[in-house]
Amino acid sequence: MSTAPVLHRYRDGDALAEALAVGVAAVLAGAIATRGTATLAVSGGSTPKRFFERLSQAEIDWPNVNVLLVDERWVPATSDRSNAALVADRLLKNRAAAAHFIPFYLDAETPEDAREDLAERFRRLARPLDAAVLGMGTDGHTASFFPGGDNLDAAIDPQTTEPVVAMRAPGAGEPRVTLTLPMLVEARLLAIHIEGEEKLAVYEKALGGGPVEELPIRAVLEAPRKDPANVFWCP
Ligand SMILES: O=C(O)[C@H](O)[C@@H](O)[C@H](O)[C@H](O)COP(=O)(O)O
Repeated sequence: MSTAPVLHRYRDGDALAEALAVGVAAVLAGAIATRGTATLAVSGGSTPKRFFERLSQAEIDWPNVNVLLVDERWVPATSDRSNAALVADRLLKNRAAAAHFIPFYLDAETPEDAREDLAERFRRLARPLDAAVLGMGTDGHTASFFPGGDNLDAAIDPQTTEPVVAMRAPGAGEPRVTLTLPMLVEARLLAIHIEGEEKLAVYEKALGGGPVEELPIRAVLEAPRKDPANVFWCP
């Protein structure tokens, strides 16, 4: 099993977005050609906007693509903190408007109130995901695997059969829900999209080893995989 991630460096955000979108689109097209459908999990936050814009124009069979988030803040889609709103605005347009989006947020006070419904919704997904694109915070979180997260152990348990867990953490803002580690690291294409020198330094520190609780992205970087994860970086 090859596990060390491969780092791809790009001159700027546009070049990175182009390369990542071309790579993801090829994987989705391949999945549709061989299995009839494709499933893509993407991250929220500020980094993926250019990638989303570029991917939305890809000439693939979008009606056969399922799109979901790797994590969500527990806010309705009307909130400007909603990752679903970001995806609707930046990705599910142009050709990608025809994709099928599977949201996390349900009209419930807390993610715990929605636990059964969420588990059912995400258990129905075909596994493994065809592509998962992760981001990373400068605190070393990815998806909602936050340092100090109240459910971090459950979320990064390599043996968990739960597809989704709730998460609260000091650096997370509102409560969140996240796909669990196995869902992410078993993806056929696993990409990590980071921009800027500060995130590169955090990534390199994470790669150097140490407690997963300190930099939870280590759980992803250290997970055994047949094909290595791909890190897409630009200054
Ligand atoms: O909901 C979210 O915020 C994310 O999915 C999260 O895990 C994100 O990928 C990182 O926080 C990086 O965020 P930035 O791109 O904003 O730095």
